[in-house]
Amino acid sequence: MKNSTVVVAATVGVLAVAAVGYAVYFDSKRQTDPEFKRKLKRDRKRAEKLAKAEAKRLTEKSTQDIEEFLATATEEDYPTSMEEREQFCMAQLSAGEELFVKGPENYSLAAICFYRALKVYPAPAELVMVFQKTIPPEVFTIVMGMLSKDVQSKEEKYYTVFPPKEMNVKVEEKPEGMDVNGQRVMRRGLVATKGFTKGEVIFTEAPVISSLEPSLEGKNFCHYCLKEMISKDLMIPCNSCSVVVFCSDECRTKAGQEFHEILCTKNLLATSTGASATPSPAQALREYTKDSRNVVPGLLAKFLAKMVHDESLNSGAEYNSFDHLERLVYVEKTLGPDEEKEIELLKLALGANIPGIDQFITEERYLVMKARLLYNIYGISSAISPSLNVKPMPETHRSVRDRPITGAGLYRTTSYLMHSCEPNTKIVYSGRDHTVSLIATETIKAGDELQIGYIKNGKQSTEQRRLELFTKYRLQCSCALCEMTD
Ligand SMILES: C[S@@+](CC[C@H](N)C(=O)[O-])C[C@H]1O[C@@H](n2cnc3c(N)ncnc32)[C@H](O)[C@@H]1O
Repeated sequence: MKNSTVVVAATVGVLAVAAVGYAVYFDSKRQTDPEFKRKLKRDRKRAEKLAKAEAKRLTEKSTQDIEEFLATATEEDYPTSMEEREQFCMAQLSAGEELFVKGPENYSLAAICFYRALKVYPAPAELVMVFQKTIPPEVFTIVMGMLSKDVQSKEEKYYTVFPPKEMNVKVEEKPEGMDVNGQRVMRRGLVATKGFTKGEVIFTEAPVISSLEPSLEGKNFCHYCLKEMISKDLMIPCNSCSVVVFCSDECRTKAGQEFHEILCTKNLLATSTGASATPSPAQALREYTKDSRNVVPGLLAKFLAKMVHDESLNSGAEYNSFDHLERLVYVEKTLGPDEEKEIELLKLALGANIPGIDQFITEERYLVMKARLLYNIYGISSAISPSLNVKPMPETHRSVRDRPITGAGLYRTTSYLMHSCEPNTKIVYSGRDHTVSLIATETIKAGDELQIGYIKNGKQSTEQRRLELFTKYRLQCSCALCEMTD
C-alpha cells in the first residue's frame, strides 16, 4: 500500500507544477494573443460590474435594515435595571458576533446588535474602542454611522422637546443683523405659547444647580434650596460636617444624593477619628469659595457631581444637565492663575469619588463651562427680610434688584430670556427659595417674545443703559427702546 503522505505530497507537487505551467501559458497568451487579451478584459469588466452591483445591493440592504430599525426603535426597547442591562448587552454582543461571521449579507443586522449593546453599556466610548479592534471594519463603519445619526437627531430634536410644554414658552431663533464677517447672527429668546394677563405666572423653574452666597453658608440658610430659616430650631445639620445646614430632611437627603455626599468636608468625622488637621480637598474648595467670594467653582463642582448622579439613575431622560449647559451662549474666557487654581481644586475635590473626572476637566472644558455659568447664572433672592445685609456677588448681576442676593443658580429655561429696556416680564422668588417664577408685567399674547430687564429700569439715558449693559454683559442692546432712540 502506498503511503498516503506521499500521495498527498505528490498530488500537491503535481498541482503545483500544473499551476506553474498554466501561469506560464497564461502569461505568454496575454502578451501575444489579441483575442485572448480582449476576452480577459471583458471578463475583468464583467467581474468588476458584478462586484459593484453586489456592493450596491449590500449597501442598499444595509441602509434599508438600519432605516427600518431606527424608525421603530424607541428608548423603551432598552431595559432600565442594571442587571437587565448587563444581560441585554451580553446577548446583543454575542448575537452580533454570530451574525457577522455569517458574512456581508448579515453585517447590517450585526451592526444593529452592536449599536443596541452600546446603548446600554455604561462606558460606550470604551466599547467603541473594543469594536474598532474586534469587529470587521465594514460593520464598525455601520455602527459609527448609526451613532452619528443618533447625535444628529438628538441635536435637531432638542428644541422640540425643550422647554417642556407645561412651561408655556418655546425657544425661538431670530435674526439679529450681521457680524463683522458679513455672516448672519442669530439669537435665541423665549416666546409665549399662550396669552397671559398682567401679574400672571408664566412658569416656575427649579435650578439645575444653586449655591448660597458663601458668607451665608452654615448660617440660617438651607444649603440645598437656599431658604432662610427664622429659628435655630428649624435647622437640620449635616451628620458629617459643621459647614452646612438644611431646612428639611428632604433637602438634606436630596443634597446628599445629588452632590453633598461627594463635596461634604466631613470635618466632624475627621475630628471624631482624630484625623490629620490638613484640610480635605472639599474643605480647600470651600475655603477658596469663601475667600474669593466666587461661587462659580463650587457651582461647577456641584454641577458635575449632580451630572454623575443623574446618569447613575438611568432615568431614560433623553437630555442630561450637560446637554442643557452646552447649548448656552457665553463670552470666551482665557486661562489665568484663578482658573488654574480652580481646576486643581475641582480635580482634587471630585477626583476621589468620580473616576475619570481628572481627564474630563481639561483647561479648555473648564474655561467653557465657567464662561457659560458666568454668562447665564441668576442671582437668587431667598431672604425673608428685604434689608438683609449681604454684599452683592460680582457674578450675579442678573437678578431681582430690589432684594438682597443670597445665592446664585443656573436655570435651563430662564437662561434663554433676552433683555429689554422695556421688559414685559419680571422674575421673582416668591417661595423664598431657589425656585424662580416668571411673571407677566403686562398683557402678553401667544407668540409674543418675553423679555426681562437685566439692569434696573430707572431713568438712565440710552447711553447710560448701553454702558451698563456692555460693562456687565458685553451686550449691545437691540431692544425696541434702544433701536428707537438710536
Ligand atoms: C443669557 S443669554 C440669553 C439667550 C441668548 N440670546 C441665546 O441665544 O441663547 C444673553 C445673551 O443674549 C443676547 N441678548 C440678550 N438680550 C439682548 C438684547 N436686548 N440685545 C442684544 N442682545 C441680547 C446677548 O448676546 C446676551 O449676551
